[in-house]
Amino acid sequence: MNHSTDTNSADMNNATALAANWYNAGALRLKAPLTELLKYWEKERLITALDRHFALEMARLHPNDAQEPLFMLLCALLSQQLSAQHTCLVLEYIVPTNPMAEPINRCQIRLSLTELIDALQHFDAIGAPNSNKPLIFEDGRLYLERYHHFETQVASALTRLSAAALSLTPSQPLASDNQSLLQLRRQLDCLFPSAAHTVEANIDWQKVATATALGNKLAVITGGPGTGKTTTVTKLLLLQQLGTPKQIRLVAPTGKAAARLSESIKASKARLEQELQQASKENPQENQVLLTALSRIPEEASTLHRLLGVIPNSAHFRHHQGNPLRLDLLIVDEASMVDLPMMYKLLSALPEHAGLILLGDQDQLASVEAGAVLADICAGLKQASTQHTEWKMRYSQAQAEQLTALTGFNLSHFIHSEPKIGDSLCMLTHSHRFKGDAGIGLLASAVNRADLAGILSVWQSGLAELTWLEHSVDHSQTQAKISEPSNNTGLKALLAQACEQYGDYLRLLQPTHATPIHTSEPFCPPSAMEAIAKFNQYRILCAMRTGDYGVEGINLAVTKALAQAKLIQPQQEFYLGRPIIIQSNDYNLGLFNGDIGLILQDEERADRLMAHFIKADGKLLKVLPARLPSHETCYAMTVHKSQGSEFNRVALVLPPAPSLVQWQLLTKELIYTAITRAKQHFSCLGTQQVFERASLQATQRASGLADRLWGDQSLSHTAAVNS
Ligand SMILES: Nc1ncnc2c1ncn2[C@@H]1O[C@H](COP(=O)(O)OP(=O)(O)OP(=O)(O)O)[C@@H](O)[C@H]1O
Repeated sequence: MNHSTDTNSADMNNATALAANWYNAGALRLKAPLTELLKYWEKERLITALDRHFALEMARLHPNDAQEPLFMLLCALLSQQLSAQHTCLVLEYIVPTNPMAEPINRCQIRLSLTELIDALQHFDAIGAPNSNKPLIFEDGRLYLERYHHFETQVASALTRLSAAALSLTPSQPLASDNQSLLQLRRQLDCLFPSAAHTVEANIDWQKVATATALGNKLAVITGGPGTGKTTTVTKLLLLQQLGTPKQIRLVAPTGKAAARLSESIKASKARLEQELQQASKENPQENQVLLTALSRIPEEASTLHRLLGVIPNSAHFRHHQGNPLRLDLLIVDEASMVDLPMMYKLLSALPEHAGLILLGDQDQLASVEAGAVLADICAGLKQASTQHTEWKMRYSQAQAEQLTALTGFNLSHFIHSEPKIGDSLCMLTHSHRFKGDAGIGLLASAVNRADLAGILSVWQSGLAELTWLEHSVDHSQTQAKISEPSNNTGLKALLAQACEQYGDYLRLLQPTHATPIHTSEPFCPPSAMEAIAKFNQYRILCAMRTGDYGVEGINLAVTKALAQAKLIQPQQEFYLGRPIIIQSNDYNLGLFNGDIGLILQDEERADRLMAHFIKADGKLLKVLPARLPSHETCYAMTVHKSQGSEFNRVALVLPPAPSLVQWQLLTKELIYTAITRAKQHFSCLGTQQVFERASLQATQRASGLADRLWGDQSLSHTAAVNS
């Protein structure tokens, strides 16, 4: 932001020289003509070039509207909101605050909200829903027509699915057949013996979630890491596979997440098989039936893109409303990563009779693209009255009764007059992975609750699972400031940790390190699978991309430190052991944005190095380095790119002095997502102030989806961020 300040000031001085006083441009008061201001805002990075060009293009296409600078301002702001992953522009948030959030006010809207809404009616390009106008205004929100269409269609598809019963057999909805209901109750009791440690407040929510998915076409099962989403889904798929086998597909938004889903399902099936075999002695016949159904659960997961059928160089998929998917039940894991346009495409391609189960963690970072679909679906369960975020299920009377009949739990406390989509939701809150007093779980939960005292107390407890690395402060100046990277002892500690952790992986690849000096055994390099598994033990995650403490700076620093420790020889671009992350899609090679690979010796030809990747189906893919699509080194990656992955040890890097723009990225969801990627150890390089402030800043994405799904009950996710 700073590098262009001088030019900007000069430009702005020119602009203000032209108009030292405020312009009165109808609904606006401006310090310079709006076209000048748009250029200035672009240079100041308050809007992008795309935002400015969108405003200019809209003005060109709608010359009548262009007479009023307010129209162009609204277009630029709408485009800015879309670039920031909001699905619309909430007018309430631009009146009367300065919409550009710049330090010095150069543009004022001179209308009240009511007057602004009234002014909108006079623009040719803006219309009501179904008006066939490029911009749609509804309920205080301005949309691009396309996004309004996505949102309304997603809302009506989810509402329709939620209200529909899933037939166990084509002709019999669940509740209509007492005998099948009783049989299901027995089977559920058998799968969920309700040991004391699995239930919260005397309700085993995993069992309730399973019953929900058995009765409804839509089930949304959410919960943090280790709360038993996969365990639950395996049990419910088992029940679905009793009788006539169903066509079940497992998908996730990224290849990495799909591979992990596949692994989790395999592990969960193995655990359940063992449990059922042990229990077989008591009820051999029934358990044999369950074991047979268990074996019919598919293990292979694919990406959403693969499921829908990518058409190279096209935004369209092979499967859509006119050519629906061939399946009976679709399981989508990591649903928080699914953006609004993708959810629209997925729902459009779902066949009429099929069921949909969304799994995910509503507290994680929202999708990289527009919308926060999973958070919007869950929004109505948020309890507004409590200081920290708490959730409470909301069921219709009929749903509560059906779930009680199936599970035996009394759910009357959760009956709500208008639960809408609530009948399809189930939240799992008890983590079986993190012990109650373990550091990672405690820290994740305190951050999630935005509980500052809790966060501080967890860090101060000196728990073995957590390590705090503080950016050091340089006191030699008149004013103390964060040390330069070369003198930052916190950064040095992080680099030492990286050398130790990545050293375990890199030493495996080198004969000098791997083979004891006195042995005559030839060096046998690890298999690519072993090397990848070792590399995946540890990862550095950065909040930012750029700067000394962003992905770029940290990758450079780690590369230098590893070279100094003689663990790598980075003189060549593709050196042995270099980890890379793909930055664009290459459909021919089967490599996609976010795929991570390692440069390793080719097992078939020891004289050459190849990039090795594990694909979603668990198979190895080898690519000649020269053929790789755009990529970068990946000792450090962004928290965003780490979604759907887990590592034994994670180190998070926060910038010591974030700029205004960087603060917008530093949210509670980002910190929570980073912490919950760690299974055994989490460290953080940061300052207490940045960690705490980020933990208090919840992501808010402007969207009308929560309101459409929940009506007036929706209390969140309708706010635009202009902080
Ligand atoms: N009801 C339960 N009682 C005891 N252990 C459980 C229970 N449910 C799950 N677990 C255990 O907790 C661990 C995590 O379960 P699972 O993988 O199903 O969680 P998850 O929510 O899918 O996790 P993630 O989000 O990380 O994929 C597993 O080891 C599983 O055996």
